[in-house]
Amino acid sequence: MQTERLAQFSKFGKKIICIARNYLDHAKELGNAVPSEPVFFLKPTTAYLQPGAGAIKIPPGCSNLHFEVELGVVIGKPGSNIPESTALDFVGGYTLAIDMTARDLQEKAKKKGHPWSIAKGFDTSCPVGHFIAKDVIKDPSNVHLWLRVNEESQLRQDGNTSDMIFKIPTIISYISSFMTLEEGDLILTGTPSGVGPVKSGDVITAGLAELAEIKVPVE
Ligand SMILES: O=C(O)/C=C/C(=O)CC(=O)C(=O)O
Ligand SMILES: [Mg+2]
Repeated sequence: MQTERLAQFSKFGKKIICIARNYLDHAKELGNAVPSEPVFFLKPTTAYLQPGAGAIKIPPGCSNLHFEVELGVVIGKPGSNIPESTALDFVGGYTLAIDMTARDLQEKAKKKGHPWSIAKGFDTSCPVGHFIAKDVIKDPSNVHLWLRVNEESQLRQDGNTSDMIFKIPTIISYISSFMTLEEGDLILTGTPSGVGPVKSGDVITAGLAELAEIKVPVE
């Protein structure tokens, strides 16, 4: 895969696959059971908000919009039924992502047993950073993830991928046993604890250690 194609993963990728409840403290803060196997859902690629491409738009009917900072894994080559032992060979690189969530719409959907598509998949619900080449992150299972709102001195999210319940090889292997992974697909690997609301006029700054930082306003 050409580096320049990977660098534009969002133009070529067909799927954004998101892992849910992958950090113990986050599952607990939302009162969810700890999953015994990975739980995932999809966002459409129209959810992407590229770096510097504008603001997060609050979807209609939402009055509790949450941020969730996450490590994104960009798939570098197609595969299905990928064994855990070779799963990392399918990683093309990484990115920083925020899984914006209309928490009130999600709660409403959960109560009715409906899918989370609106709560998780609205336009601008997936702000991302630039592509990070695979060799820049030597150990993706030990990366600092952080998020700040406005100029607050206290970070709202301050986690590490070492706390993931299901690690990247398990996630790739599990997803690919159901759906073929394609070049440029993006997997969001779940969020650590500290998720919370933002309102119109706030600015979210999020980072992956010192490797990536994005600043996104909320419209
Ligand atoms: O189960 C819930 O109430 C909420 C789950 C999420 O929003 C899951 C995630 O997107 C995540 O854990 O990152
Ligand atoms: Mg999430």
